[in-house]
Amino acid sequence: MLAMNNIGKVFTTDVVQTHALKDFSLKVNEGDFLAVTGTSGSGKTTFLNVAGLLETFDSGEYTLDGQDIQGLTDRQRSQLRNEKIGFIFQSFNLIPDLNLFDNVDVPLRYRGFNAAQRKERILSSLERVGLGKRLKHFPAQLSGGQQQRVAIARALAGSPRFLLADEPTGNLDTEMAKSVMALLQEINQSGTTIIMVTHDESLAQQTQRQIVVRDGRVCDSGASSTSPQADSAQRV
Ligand SMILES: Nc1ncnc2c1ncn2[C@@H]1O[C@H](COP(=O)(O)OP(=O)(O)OP(=O)(O)O)[C@@H](O)[C@H]1O
Repeated sequence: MLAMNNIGKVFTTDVVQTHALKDFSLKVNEGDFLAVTGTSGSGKTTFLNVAGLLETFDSGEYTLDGQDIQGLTDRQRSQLRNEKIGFIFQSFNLIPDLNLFDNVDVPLRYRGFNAAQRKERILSSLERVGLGKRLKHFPAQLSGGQQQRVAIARALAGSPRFLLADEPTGNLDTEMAKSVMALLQEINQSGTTIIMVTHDESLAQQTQRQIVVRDGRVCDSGASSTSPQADSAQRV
């Protein structure tokens, strides 16, 4: 489970201090599929980066799978991130000079798996996203939707408990977005907790639960209206 209590995050530049998160409180249960919406600049990406241990926070408490995050060293945070969290981004963030096999291998190299274990994980995760026959292809030889599938395979290869997605369909046309969303639903149903930032209200409504962020706070939370699991979703 992920629990944030009154999290504050301030960015300070020469001219201005921005309170990106203010008393941000949220619980995400194991198996949730949570959509995060809100206007531009409301703090969605900052929340995702703090949740994913990419950013530190300035105040409040954050517990991830029972582990208090505040006291951790940078190294411990990185270890926890590598072990528990997978990321996908709007712009896929694949390495253009590496083929699909090697792209998926990148995060596994930080996890201490041996070569045989890595190979097995790479093959099964690319197979899972429907690209098991494209191991030697390079990202530029794939469509946008396929590239996002590779990014999902890369995120899943380390068997993370949490998948954090920042506008995963933002660069995709409607059909590709639908198929990536279907893949995320399937991944969630097989046990991975997903938190997805999106501007797309129709996608947000397909998840189990939706929160709206405004001015660095959760201003609305509850079940997504059209989700099949909506009745059983928990409120914050
Ligand atoms: N590294 C940074 N340095 C300074 N200010 C930042 C930094 N990152 C974010 N901010 C500020 O924090 C606030 C929240 O930004 P954030 O990126 O979390 O918003 P968002 O809801 O994800 O926006 P969008 O939907 O446009 O991506 C904004 O005012 C932004 O300018």
